[in-house]
Amino acid sequence: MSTHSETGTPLLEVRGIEAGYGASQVLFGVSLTIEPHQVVSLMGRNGMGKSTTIKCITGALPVRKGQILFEGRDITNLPADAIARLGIAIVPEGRQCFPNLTVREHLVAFARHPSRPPAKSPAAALPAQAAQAAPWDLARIYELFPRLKEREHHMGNQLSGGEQQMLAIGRALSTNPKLLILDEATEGLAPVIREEIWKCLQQLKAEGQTVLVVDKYLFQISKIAEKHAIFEKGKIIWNGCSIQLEDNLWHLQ
Ligand SMILES: Nc1ncnc2c1ncn2[C@@H]1O[C@H](COP(=O)(O)OP(=O)(O)OP(=O)(O)O)[C@@H](O)[C@H]1O
Repeated sequence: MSTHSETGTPLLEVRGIEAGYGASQVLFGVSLTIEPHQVVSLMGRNGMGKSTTIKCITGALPVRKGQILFEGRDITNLPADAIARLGIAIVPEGRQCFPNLTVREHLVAFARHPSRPPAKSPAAALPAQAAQAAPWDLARIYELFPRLKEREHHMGNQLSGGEQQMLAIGRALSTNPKLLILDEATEGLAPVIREEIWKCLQQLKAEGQTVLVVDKYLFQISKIAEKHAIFEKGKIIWNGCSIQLEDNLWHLQ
């Protein structure tokens, strides 16, 4: 059977979406394409529409106009649980770990086997490691974040902010998503923990995981993501690759 990377279908296509809250319109025709195995970042100041776009993709907020396709299939306004089952997992802003579940319970309660083996792309398109990436099970998640193994029996509310973020990422990975979305990946974390999260993103990228990430640290994220979209007032005003972004960073500070 051919995979999407072989057929050239983008993993995610957001086509001119509009959305808002009550009477206030927030998105004004946002379009975005993510190819399989790409790491893409959304950038822009607070309140510009990044989280709102993510909410539309994950089914948490209705799309008023436009379309969202996942693996070529129209998922616009499907219920959030149906979208999650198709293979989109989110690490939400604020982590949202459950105070009364242990670390281990978080990582097994939502676990799902991959719906099909990891996509095999032409060798040149992927790092060598990626083709053999094993499914995310408890052992692999503990290998990625040894600290979660140490805290295995701690409750969600006994964890530091950094541990909660690791847990939120681990929980999302336990569903073996085709697309992993991180909203505010390193917000409010200590510098050493931020580094750990970026290292984790590098590893996921090396394994061929497709990622959409929001992070304020432009310089670091330009080293991880290969494609970037900058939001302003509910629109994408610029998009390009990391080299183009670095050339333009002084505009964005
Ligand atoms: N639940 C809500 N109800 C009403 N307005 C909202 C809601 N959530 C966000 N907004 C408004 O929508 C606009 C876009 O917010 P959004 O959260 O998408 O921005 P953002 O680019 O992700 O920035 P941030 O880093 O602040 O989350 C802002 O004006 C915000 O105040």
